[in-house]
Amino acid sequence: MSADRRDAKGRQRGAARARGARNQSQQAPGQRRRTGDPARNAAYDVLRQVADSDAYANLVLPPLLRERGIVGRDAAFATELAYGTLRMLGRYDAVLAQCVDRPLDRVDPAVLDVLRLGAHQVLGMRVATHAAVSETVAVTRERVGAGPAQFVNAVLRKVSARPLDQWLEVLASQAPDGLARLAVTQSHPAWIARALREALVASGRSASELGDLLAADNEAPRVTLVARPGLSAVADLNGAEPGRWATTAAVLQGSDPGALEAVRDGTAGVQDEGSQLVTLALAGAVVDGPDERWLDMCAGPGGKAALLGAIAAERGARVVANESQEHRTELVRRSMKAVPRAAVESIRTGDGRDIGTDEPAAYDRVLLDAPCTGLGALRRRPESRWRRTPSDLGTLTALQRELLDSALDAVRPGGVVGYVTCSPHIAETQVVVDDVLRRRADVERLDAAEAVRAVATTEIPLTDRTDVQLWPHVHGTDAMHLTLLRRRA
Ligand SMILES: C[S@@+](CC[C@H](N)C(=O)[O-])C[C@H]1O[C@@H](n2cnc3c(N)ncnc32)[C@H](O)[C@@H]1O
Repeated sequence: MSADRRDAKGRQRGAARARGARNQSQQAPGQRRRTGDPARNAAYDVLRQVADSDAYANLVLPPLLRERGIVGRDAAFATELAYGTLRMLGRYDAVLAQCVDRPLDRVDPAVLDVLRLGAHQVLGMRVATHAAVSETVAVTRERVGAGPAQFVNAVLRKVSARPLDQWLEVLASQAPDGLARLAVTQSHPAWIARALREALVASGRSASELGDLLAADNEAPRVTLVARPGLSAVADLNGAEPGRWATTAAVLQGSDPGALEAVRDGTAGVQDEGSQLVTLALAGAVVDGPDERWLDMCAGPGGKAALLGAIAAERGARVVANESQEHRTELVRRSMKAVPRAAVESIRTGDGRDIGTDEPAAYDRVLLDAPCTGLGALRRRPESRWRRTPSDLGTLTALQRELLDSALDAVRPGGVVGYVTCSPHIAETQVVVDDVLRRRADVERLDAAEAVRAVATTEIPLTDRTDVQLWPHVHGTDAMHLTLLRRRA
């Protein structure tokens, strides 16, 4: 979260003065702008679209900033305001509930969103209180109407009466138990906090790490790049530093990967380092016999398919990239555009569940990066923790089982399947794998931890299990899971 002190327009104070900007908060109230500033209006519009249209903030905000010509520090301010507010919504709602004289579900949703934006400026961004309040009131007037402006002003004054640490003490003192305390103060739904605690323990770690994990989910991740082997090199990615674990990974210092030619031409891409590690580990696992034909069963949008394709090109293998949704197959095509043609057998649309029957024992390596709840990538998708429900698990885990069975049928005896999720929820990881293996005598587990260690550039902390669970608070990656399985020869 930004630690800069910012002025009313969200610019760093010194920088604003240097540009000669007028400080709105120094004007007499009657002269104050009655309209919101562009950055705050943009953040407000994102929150409304997320609430009303089930939009994804990280898909809505960038084009909105472009259309409105919001750039530089104002764009950074709008981004932190929108994403930070969405991530910390649970915490802010708990604070607001103490400051509003009725249940929050009886507050107009548009007004509640402005209050959340105000709370994030005051408690999460260290914007000066008078600026945060008056500018948020201006957004209210412009976007919601003059009526609620006074209400917003009064509530935000109450919010700003205590600093964040005092509010957290209040919230913690009201929580019924330790789990609820961490959930509310670290802004996670209780069911997700519980599932993450269970996953930590099941993966061989301690439940006491939960606070660190939830805090890591609340940090905006830095942009990680992949230098696709044989196509580009980490050293050529100007302005990026080598990653922590994967030979292919680089961490961008700025925030605009599109400024790099290698990213534009597809020889490099944006990809979490955990995604790179599990892909490299699958590519490095030992197969018995030929190693020529690889399948990425659920490839969209194509990050792992492009990495696999680049490795396949170096080894004389070729990849089939399959995806069930046509528009996502198109994303795979774009992502793989720099992969040499000889290494790409096809990029196609189809149901992965059919491949095991339609093409039995046809592949030497299969990546099944299964559709999942994404609970391992909460830091990347600001609103997703509030949108997911436990009922999503039933449908997804049934699909994951069917896809894993199909992947195991599609790989030839002696070949290897990598089962990957960007969720650590054990219902999607260990339980799926255990269930499928219980029914099949033709599959053995490989040591995925060993495979990850073999591709890591430095000693990587993993627990004493054969499957691998990465964690944001330990590895700085998304919470990716990898199980490696071999079809018995
Ligand atoms: C976790 S994402 C894969 C991410 C991808 N491997 C990457 O690195 O860019 C899962 C993908 O599976 C696709 N999918 C869902 N059901 C599928 C099915 N039955 N067959 C094939 N793909 C499916 C989704 O559309 C989604 O694009």
